[in-house]
Amino acid sequence: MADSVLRLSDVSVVRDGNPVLKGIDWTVEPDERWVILGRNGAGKTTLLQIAAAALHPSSGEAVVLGESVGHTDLAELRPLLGFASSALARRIPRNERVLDVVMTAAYAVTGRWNELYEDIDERRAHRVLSEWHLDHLAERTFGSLSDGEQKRVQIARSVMTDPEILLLDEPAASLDLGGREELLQLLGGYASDPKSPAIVMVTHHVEEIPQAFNRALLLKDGEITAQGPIGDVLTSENLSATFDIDVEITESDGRYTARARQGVEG
Ligand SMILES: Nc1ncnc2c1ncn2[C@@H]1O[C@H](COP(=O)(O)OP(=O)(O)OP(=O)(O)O)[C@@H](O)[C@H]1O
Repeated sequence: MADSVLRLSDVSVVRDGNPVLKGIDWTVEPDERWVILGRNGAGKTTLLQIAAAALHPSSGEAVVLGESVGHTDLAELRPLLGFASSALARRIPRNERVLDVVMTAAYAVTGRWNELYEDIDERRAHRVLSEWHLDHLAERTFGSLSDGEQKRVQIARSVMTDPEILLLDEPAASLDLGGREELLQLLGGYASDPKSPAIVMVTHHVEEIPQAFNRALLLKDGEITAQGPIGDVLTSENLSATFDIDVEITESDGRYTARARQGVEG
C-alpha cells in the first residue's frame, strides 16, 4: 500500500495563547479527496496550513509526505504541495501574464523576475491551462480575468508542479452560479481521475463539494466532530451539531444541499 500523504497525531495549535486546534488525529491517503467543513473560526485554514507544512504544531506530530513538519527542509517539500487560497491569489500581480502565473509555480514564486524557464515548463503550463479550460486566456493579464477564471488559474498554478497533495482553501467562494458549477465540474473530473493527487478542500458550503469527493472532516472549535467516508459523515445530525443550527442535508448524484429545518417549517 502507498504511504499516507498526511498523518497528524494529536496535533494542537495555540495562537496568541488561544487553542485553535486541539488533539487532531487525521490521516490522508493518496486516493482520498477530503472536504473540511466548519463554522467561521473553527480552525479549517489553520489545519490546511499544517497540511501545507507552513505552520508547525504547538504539540503533537504532523508528517507531510513522509517528512515530520519542523524537522525537514521545506524547499524540497514545496513543489510536492499544491496550494490555492485567496490569500495566495492576492500576491499575484494583476499585470502578470496568465501563462507566467502558472509557470512561476515551478519556482514557487509569484511575479516573474529572472528565472530561467525551460521549454518543458512552458509546454506543461499550456497543458495545465488547457485542462482547466484556460488555454484561450494564456496571454491575458491575471487582473483582466473574471473571478471564476482567476480561481481556475490559481488551481492550474497549484497543479503545475504535479504535486502529491492538492490543498484548496474555499476555491468556489464568491463565484456566481455559472462560475461555481464550471469550477465544480472541472474539480469533480480532476478528483475522479485516479492519477490525480490526494485533495483536501476547505469550504463553508456543502453545495460547493464536487462530485467524486469521498471523505469529509467536520471541525468545531478546533476539534474534529466527525471524519470518514463522506456519506457517513455528512448527515443532518453531524452538520447540525457542527454548525449549531438544525439543518437538513440531502444528497443527489454526489452533490449535497443543506437548509435550516426551522426555515422549512416556518
Ligand atoms: N495568526 C493568528 N494569530 C492569532 N490567532 C489566529 C491567527 N490565525 C488564526 N487565528 C485564530 O484561530 C482561529 C481559527 O482560525 P482559522 O482561520 O483557522 O479558522 P477557519 O475555520 O478557517 O475560519 P473561516 O471560516 O472564518 O475562514 C480563529 O479564532 C482565528 O481568530
